[in-house]
Amino acid sequence: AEALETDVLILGGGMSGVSAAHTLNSLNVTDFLLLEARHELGGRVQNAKIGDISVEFGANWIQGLGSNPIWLLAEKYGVKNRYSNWSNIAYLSEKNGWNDEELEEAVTRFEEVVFDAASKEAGRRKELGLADLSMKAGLRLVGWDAKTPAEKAAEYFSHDWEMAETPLESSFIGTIESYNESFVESGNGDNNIVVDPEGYKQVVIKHAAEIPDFDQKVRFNEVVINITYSGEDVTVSTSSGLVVKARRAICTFSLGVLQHNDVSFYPPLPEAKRDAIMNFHLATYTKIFARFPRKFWNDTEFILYADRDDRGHWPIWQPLDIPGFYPGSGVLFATLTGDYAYRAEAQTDEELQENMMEQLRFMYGPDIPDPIEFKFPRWTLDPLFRGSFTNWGAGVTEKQQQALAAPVGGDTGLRRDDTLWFAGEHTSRKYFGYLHGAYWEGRLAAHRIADCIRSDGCTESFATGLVRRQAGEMEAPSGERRRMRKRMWE
Ligand SMILES: Cc1cc2nc3c(=O)[nH]c(=O)nc-3n(C[C@H](O)[C@H](O)[C@H](O)COP(=O)(O)OP(=O)(O)OC[C@H]3O[C@@H](n4cnc5c(N)ncnc54)[C@H](O)[C@@H]3O)c2cc1C
Repeated sequence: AEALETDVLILGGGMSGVSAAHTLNSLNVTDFLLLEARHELGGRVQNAKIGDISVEFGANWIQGLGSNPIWLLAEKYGVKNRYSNWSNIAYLSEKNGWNDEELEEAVTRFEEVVFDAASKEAGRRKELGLADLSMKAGLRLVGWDAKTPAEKAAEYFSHDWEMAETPLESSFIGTIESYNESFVESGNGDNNIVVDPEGYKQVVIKHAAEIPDFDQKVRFNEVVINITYSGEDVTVSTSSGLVVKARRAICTFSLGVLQHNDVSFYPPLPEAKRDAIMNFHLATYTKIFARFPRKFWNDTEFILYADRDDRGHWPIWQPLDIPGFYPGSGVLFATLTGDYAYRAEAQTDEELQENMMEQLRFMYGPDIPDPIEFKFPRWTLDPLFRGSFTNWGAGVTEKQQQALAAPVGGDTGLRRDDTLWFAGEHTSRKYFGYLHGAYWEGRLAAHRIADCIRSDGCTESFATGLVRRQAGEMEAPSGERRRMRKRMWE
């Protein structure tokens, strides 16, 4: 078996691992190694070919623009993206000749009235230290209790389609905060969607390429199976027999990987950390792509469908064969979440295609053609991910969030002797679920480790404090907080 030694071992080559590597290098910590199970970088940023266009199986949008670091990286590396118009929607249901004005009205009401009222209520509860609730309860408190098919579809579009779980499963404060922080605070509330032939993953790959000699600092196709840690060091072994010993390690594996015990930890992780891992939710958001010989759909960026009695049944479609995207491609995709996504993943491609065609023929008539190509990722069944992204579940506490992100190894309760660190979208206080969350968490862990390398007591440097604020780990200073509260909650 091959044995290696390094100062800092980075586990996982997604956005978080690469951002940690890039940051270590910029802080002159150059003795590091990154292990990745796949043959390339990117993690949950993955694309595939359908016909001759590239589609994104995982992350697709850049949220909020403005100060979102992913937006800055995409611009820097020339990763092609364009404005995504979330109000360019066709509203479909059986009612009214497939043009449901009631659905449009419900979407507008939810976005313009209900969400604002919910934001204020969540903010008030947070300020007063009142208990968190489920999003469902929070919505009820402000007078929204989805009853009609239109209201259910509107609620799905604004909530489930973003968090990948139902309002009943989601935290009230967590949802509102994540939305406001990710979309509003970092920019203007808009999103861009990546339409690059080389894929969104180029943001990660090109970021890594800026690190000198990176190809000598990465090992692909290495599946980590065990992580043994102490107050002195961390030893990691992989399924190929590789053993790496490091003074410190950063584990960026997804929450799902941690929940499924795909990697064994020795000693077992502390109880508070295990509780937190199990209590957070790894949601599933499944995109299903089909290429048709001709297009038969609406010329809008989104098609929202309100089913008569089944909330979540093929609710959202995105045509790519529209002007400004990929005209002539014949590509359309649907998104399913939660139980609908789990069911889809459990079906064969043929079964799911049949279900999809049944729905499309219901909406567009019996004469539409079958697809020439049909593809979708099974995120939950993939042992390297076990789902798509983290959702702050109802009943998850702030303390658990801290435990999820905390390093382990030491026995003094100070950072000084901790050896095993955690980063990834799931450890982000406010940007969980997003690429910018993964990015900031990687940077933050790298900064903290550099502080420990530099000073015996891991004294926090000015730069680390700054990253901590950018990463949303701590509240902004009170003046700024007041201004933010005014915008978001008052
Ligand atoms: C369907 C979908 C849609 C999304 N949409 C958006 C979006 O529009 N905008 C947005 O900002 N975010 C979106 N996200 C979330 C975003 O993709 C993630 O937040 C981000 O990519 C997570 O990065 P990470 O580094 O934390 O984790 P990962 O990308 O999961 O990186 C962890 C790495 O560890 C590797 N690994 C796992 N287990 C092992 C092992 N045992 N041994 C070795 N290596 C291992 C994995 O292969 C992976 O490369 C979406 C995600 C999905 C799945």
